[in-house]
Amino acid sequence: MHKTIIPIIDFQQIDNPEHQVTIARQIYHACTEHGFFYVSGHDVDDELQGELMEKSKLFFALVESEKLKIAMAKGGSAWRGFFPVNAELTSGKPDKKEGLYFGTELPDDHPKVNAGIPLHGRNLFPDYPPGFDQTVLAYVDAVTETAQLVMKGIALSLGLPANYFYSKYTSDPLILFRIFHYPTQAPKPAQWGVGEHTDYGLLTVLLQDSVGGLQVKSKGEWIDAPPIPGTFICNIGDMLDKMTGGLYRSTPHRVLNTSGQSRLSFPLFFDPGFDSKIEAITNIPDNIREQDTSQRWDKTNIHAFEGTYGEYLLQKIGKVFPGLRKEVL
Ligand SMILES: O=C(O)CCC(=O)C(=O)O
Ligand SMILES: [Fe+2]
Repeated sequence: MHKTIIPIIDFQQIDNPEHQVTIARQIYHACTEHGFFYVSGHDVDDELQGELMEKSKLFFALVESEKLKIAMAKGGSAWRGFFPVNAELTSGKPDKKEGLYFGTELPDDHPKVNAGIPLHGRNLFPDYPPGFDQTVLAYVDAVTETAQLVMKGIALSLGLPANYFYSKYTSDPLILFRIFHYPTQAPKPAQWGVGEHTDYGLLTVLLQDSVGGLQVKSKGEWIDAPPIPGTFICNIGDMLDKMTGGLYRSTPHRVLNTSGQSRLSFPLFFDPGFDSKIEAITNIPDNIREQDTSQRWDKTNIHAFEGTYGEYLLQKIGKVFPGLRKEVL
């Protein structure tokens, strides 16, 4: 097993009052120190994870023209489908990765789809490999449950009622699920798989294969966040940073794959509902930490932002896919 200073937190007993205080303390420590932690003791089936990895491998091994049959431009404002290597500019420069964008599956006659709300709609699933759609949807459901559980722990860690986030933001969460394939590359000159960034929402739950390459900027130092079998990596996003006045910082991270192998990763973004207005948590003193605008990768002040999560997200993703934004948003 790889060594890392990012803590592993066992969530098995999160609903057991005898263990809640200890787990909540571990979460508080991890979120104030690193903004990242590993989650063990979750209920997501190993076999389902294995199936997801196998099917993803088969999809990315297709020739590009096959993959482009479900190009993101065809997903319209639902923002779903395949994007090729160099198409996404996370930190202003093209990323050395290709990927698939999925989300909550909503039929065309769903009120939010009818109303034309961006990021809501049907998924674009490939024909090959068969059954990829069922696997993705089952995985999204299972990890969404895990994310609800982790958010419960985060609420307790802040001295809030367990259902705080659920009742205010996540009874109908915005779920974006992505599958990334980082191709092999020569070690020099290496290109970032994903440039430095923070995640936009509440909580990211990441599954990665055994290759590694994720790096996290903890207290100014870049450290590795290697895969640990049986766990997910969780990190907090900009909205939780904003709600907590910077007590729980959304931590910069990036990916460099110089392993000589190709890498797969599976981030699920568990975010407030699109129309949620993000409010400060009242039991946390204001300005608990200094503002970090000048040090932030995007030079923005998330604490000054006012509006809904949807508004925040749209301006962010518009920047990372500039061409597509003009075409479909
Ligand atoms: O691929 C990874 O390990 C991380 C991806 C990531 O940071 C993101 O999609 O926000
Ligand atoms: Fe990220």
